[in-house]
Amino acid sequence: MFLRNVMRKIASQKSLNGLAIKKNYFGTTSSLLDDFSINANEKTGVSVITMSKTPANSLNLEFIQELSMAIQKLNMEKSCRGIILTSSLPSIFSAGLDILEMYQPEPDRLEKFWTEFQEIWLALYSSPKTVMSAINGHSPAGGCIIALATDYRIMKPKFTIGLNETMLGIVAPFWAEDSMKAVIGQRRSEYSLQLGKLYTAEEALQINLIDEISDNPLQACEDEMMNWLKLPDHARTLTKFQNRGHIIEKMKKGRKEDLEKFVKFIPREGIQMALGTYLDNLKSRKKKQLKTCVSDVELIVRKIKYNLEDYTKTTFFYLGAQDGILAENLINSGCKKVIVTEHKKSNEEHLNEIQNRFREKFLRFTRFPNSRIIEEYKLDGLEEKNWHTQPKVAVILTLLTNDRSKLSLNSYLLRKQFPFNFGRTPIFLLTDNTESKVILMNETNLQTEKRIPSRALSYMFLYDRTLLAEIPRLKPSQKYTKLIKIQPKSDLVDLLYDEDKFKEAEVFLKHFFNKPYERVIPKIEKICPNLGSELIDMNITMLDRVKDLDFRIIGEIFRLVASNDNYSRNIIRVLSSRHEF
Ligand SMILES: CCCCCCCCCCC/C=C/C(=O)SCCNC(=O)CCNC(=O)[C@H](O)C(C)(C)COP(=O)(O)OP(=O)(O)OC[C@H]1O[C@@H](n2cnc3c(N)ncnc32)[C@H](O)[C@@H]1OP(=O)(O)O
Repeated sequence: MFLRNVMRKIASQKSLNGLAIKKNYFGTTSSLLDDFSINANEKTGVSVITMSKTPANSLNLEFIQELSMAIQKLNMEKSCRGIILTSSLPSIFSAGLDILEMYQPEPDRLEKFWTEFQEIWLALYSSPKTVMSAINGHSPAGGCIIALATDYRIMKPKFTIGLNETMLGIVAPFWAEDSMKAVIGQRRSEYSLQLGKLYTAEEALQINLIDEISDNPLQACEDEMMNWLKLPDHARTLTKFQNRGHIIEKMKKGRKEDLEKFVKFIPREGIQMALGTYLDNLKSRKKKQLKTCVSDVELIVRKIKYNLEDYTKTTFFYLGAQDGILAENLINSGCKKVIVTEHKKSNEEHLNEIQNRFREKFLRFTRFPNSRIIEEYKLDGLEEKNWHTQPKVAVILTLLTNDRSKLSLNSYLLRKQFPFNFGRTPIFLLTDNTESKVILMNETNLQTEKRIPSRALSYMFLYDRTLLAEIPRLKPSQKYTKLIKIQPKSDLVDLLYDEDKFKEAEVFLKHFFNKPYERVIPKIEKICPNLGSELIDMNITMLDRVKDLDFRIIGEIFRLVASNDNYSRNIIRVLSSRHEF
């Protein structure tokens, strides 16, 4: 019966084929959120899905939805014979489910979240294609569930994998458990699950949780895939379903009940406490690592003070050569590009040293424009055109103070304080204001709102599409209008101050996405002539005034004007396809 359904499904997929997949299936495509890309090889029929959601490829609702849709499409694509899942992050395949989806959840979203997770698992586990995971980093819990749903697993040495749910006080779903049993056997599975075991790749190989170890799992998967593809697809697929059919059927039957359990179980007080503690531990590990940054940030304050003008004009972080450690920290924290500034020749030696140190990490390494560019580096796996679209670049809040002793950096607390989803984005506070005693976070106590004087000045550089997208969610309140004051810097902000222009823009923006791109550009330029060269420094205090105006649109317009290129066109295409625009 099950096999008959499968055959019927394959047949119907074939007929859907032309509709479901874009004509230009081959080549590289990116997800709407830029959280993963798919590279489809016409010759081999193999599609590589590379997850790139910084900082940890943790699976939140949107990420799962998009990924799931992509997999379902590939499942239906006739010319696709194999799928390889991998990650572009240096040390994480996937950190599993995004814990924040389960911690203090909204009921509706929680339900959707789990439904989508079930869906992606089904899409992978019952995929008619040969599916492999190139596990090039840690792969706990949900990451392991995803890997277990594939047909073959190759992992990089030293990293860890396993179903460690019990460590978080939660329970792996029965279908994940079933897939684990099918791979490593009942006894080993029971033991691993109860103890929430995370195995190193070497240990995982011994218990067959993975199939191979390789320093280059992607290449190894591509090689292994060729062996699998030598066999006729229909025979291999039917054999796969013969093996997995009972698990898939059981999952489908129990799916509703599983969802009901999940939405009841997760909000329980005890579970929430356990998740909260786990999250805190996760974050406090990071807090320790960040400590070195604090002194480094202090180091550059002076420089910034003299260089503020240039500083505000860049979307990237300018450092002196002597700030190599900070640069390193920035990079390690997910900053995608660091421009190293250098004025003194005497530091040449030091600069060379840093350059050597970064040689492996960078392809682009630029000196401040006042000096010559010594060499160009680019971060591994990151193309220049993608820099500004990468979800996590550094966020820099500049609070002016002379009182350096009060300067402190605590990105974790800051993130808690601000309702932005900064993820792993490092946030730097640079102070230069005599009033600053009251301004800055003391690391243990962030009751800052009461103590921050309203005249505290901060520059907030929003050069991150993700952040821009978060702004509408920021509920304007006294709290934030007092906390952040941003000097109007760009024509765009001037525009927001100007009642008439503002109205014009508003009307225009409302119709924006119905108009062809070419007709839109001159119009924007008319409204905001020099927008292209400016940073989008927005005055958050204006939020309540502009509540009807979607800041995402402004952000995207800014980008559009700033870089009149294919990327911008793409943004417009993506935005236009969304209902809210
Ligand atoms: C009858 C009962 C029925 C009940 C039904 C209940 C069913 C529930 C079943 C759920 C099944 C699946 C669950 C999960 O997947 S839960 C998630 C489990 N994941 C983990 O435990 C991994 C946690 N992360 C780590 O251990 C490390 O991050 C990792 C080893 C992966 C990498 O370490 P590294 O040092 O390289 O990176 P950081 O720790 O600094 O992490 C970078 C930032 O990313 C944040 N992070 C990491 N993992 C997650 C995550 N899973 N969710 C959200 N955020 C995550 C981390 O905090 C860092 O953030 P900051 O930079 O802001 O500090």
